[in-house]
Amino acid sequence: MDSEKLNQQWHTICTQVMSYPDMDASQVTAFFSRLEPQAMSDSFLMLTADNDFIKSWVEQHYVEPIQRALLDLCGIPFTVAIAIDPGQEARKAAAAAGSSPSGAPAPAAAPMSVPGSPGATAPASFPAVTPAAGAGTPANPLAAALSPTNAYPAPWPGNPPAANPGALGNPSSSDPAATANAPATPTMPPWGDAGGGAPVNGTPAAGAGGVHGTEHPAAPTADAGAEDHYRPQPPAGAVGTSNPCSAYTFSNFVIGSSNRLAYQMAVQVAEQPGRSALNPLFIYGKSGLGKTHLMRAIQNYIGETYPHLRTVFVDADSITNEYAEASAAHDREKSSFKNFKTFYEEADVLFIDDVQKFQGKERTLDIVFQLLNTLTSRGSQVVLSADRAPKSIGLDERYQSRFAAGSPVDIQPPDIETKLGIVKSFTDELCRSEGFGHLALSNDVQLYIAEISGSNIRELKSAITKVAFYQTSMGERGDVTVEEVRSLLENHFSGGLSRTVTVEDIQRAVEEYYKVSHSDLVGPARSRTIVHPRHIAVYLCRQMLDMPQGDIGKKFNRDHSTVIHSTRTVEAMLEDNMEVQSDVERLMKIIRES
Ligand SMILES: Nc1ncnc2c1ncn2[C@@H]1O[C@H](COP(=O)(O)OP(=O)(O)OP(=O)(O)O)[C@@H](O)[C@H]1O
Repeated sequence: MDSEKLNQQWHTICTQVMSYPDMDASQVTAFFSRLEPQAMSDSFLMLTADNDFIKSWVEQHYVEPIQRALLDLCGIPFTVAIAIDPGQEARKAAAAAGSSPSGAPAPAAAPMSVPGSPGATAPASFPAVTPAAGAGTPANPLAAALSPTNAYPAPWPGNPPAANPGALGNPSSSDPAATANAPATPTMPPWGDAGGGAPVNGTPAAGAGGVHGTEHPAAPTADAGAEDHYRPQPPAGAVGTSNPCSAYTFSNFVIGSSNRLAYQMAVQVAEQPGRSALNPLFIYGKSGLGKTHLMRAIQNYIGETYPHLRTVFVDADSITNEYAEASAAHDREKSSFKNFKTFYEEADVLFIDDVQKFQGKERTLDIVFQLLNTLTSRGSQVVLSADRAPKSIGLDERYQSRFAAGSPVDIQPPDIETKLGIVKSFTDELCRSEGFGHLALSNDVQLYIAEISGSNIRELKSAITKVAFYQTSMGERGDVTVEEVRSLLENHFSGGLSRTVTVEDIQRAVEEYYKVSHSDLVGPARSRTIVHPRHIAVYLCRQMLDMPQGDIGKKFNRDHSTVIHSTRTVEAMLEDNMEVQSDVERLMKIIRES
């Protein structure tokens, strides 16, 4: 189910829950705004919560009404599972930073639109929960746990808690999960020594010597006297260096051939921020392959190992919005822009996620470009991520070369061993975090989940969660079988179950579609009528299968460079050729349904 449909379904469920007379609409609104739907299928709904407190509260008070709503709406009983998503707060904060007016504390962003209280004529967004009026402290622990200000773990420089009456303190104090998940000093094996697919527990030597950068960075100057000063909001997920906010660490990152180089470079940067040639470190790859995980792992490692260094984590949208706010206020209030610049320039390590979103934003690019120059020339580390290589982002050449200066590294879709490693390690993690005790998924089931999943590890993890909850709900009835997992996950992966598709299936479909013979498709012929279908077939293999490029090449009697060339050729055509777009869509449908 795509996320738009899922959000609509969740919206309907929320409406239904609020329609029950025993429900307090404002309470429901407050708590449900801290949930996000992750997956829904025939009898299963999976949600994630900001933190452990919200999870427990919702489990105790709202799972039953949600189940009642699902029964009323769908006519069948549902299992409702809630997990904790450590990245949720940061994403909400990013959205909040993007929409908050200048100078106002950013409210927690609503993850989706939900109905207002009963009687409201039109659906409203979930209102952010406001702290007790006029109070610097929450009225009760519940308010503290729900407070949107909890999204920001560290005080914003130049905007200390005392100057911010809404601040309710550090979320980690009310978030046992965050504390429990704080990374132990990560460990790693010797270079290249990580077995394919196995979780890694080794330690980078911390003795990196002195690190360039400010030992005790001064807070940027903020003119506390003027009330309408531009006060940039803390960037999404910005953390104080000694206050890691994420459970993403090197030790729970599973290494395989698809991500080993990226992992090794990330460790190198974490060990010696600003001191290696990897500056900026640019990590790219498709969605859900672990880019943010690696960036957060670097940040957490630095927070543990070099607590005097100040790290700043922000995504491209947030910094764009902050810059727009700062520059808009610039004429009126000169300190606005200065505060914005100073905040970033004083970072010892700056992380910018999703830099492809800078495309077309020339003014922001310009300021980011200056910022990168300032930071890297001073010896501060910069880490960037994107969903594609710098040269494919469509940027001016000087930006491209700035981004690519520290040898960009990609993460490829995981192979089967890596996926199996993730199934095993994430099952163990769930046992610990969800208190499942010993959760034994048979080897067949584990392998089956790894085989049918696509390349998106986020989807793989939610599939494991679903199976794990199903197995625990079975109680004495025995272990979940491969057959049960098959029907449980039938509609789970956005690309369908990938096990059924092979290179041969794709070749057959393309041959029939374009009326070319198999010997021509995989043979030496170079006429356009053969080369085009060949490019398309290779492209489809890259899109639909988790196979290394070299292996795909072999199936076409070619090497990996042909695979790269064919993929790029089709990607370029897809940008403006509607006929090719529709051919590719139809072929994917034919192949999936064959
Ligand atoms: N190698 C890995 N080992 C363990 N977990 C992983 C690995 N790669 C990704 N994940 C998990 O998959 C999920 C998605 O990862 P992440 O958010 O880092 O992806 P991303 O590449 O940044 O995606 P996007 O571009 O959509 O933001 C996270 O839960 C992350 O922990």
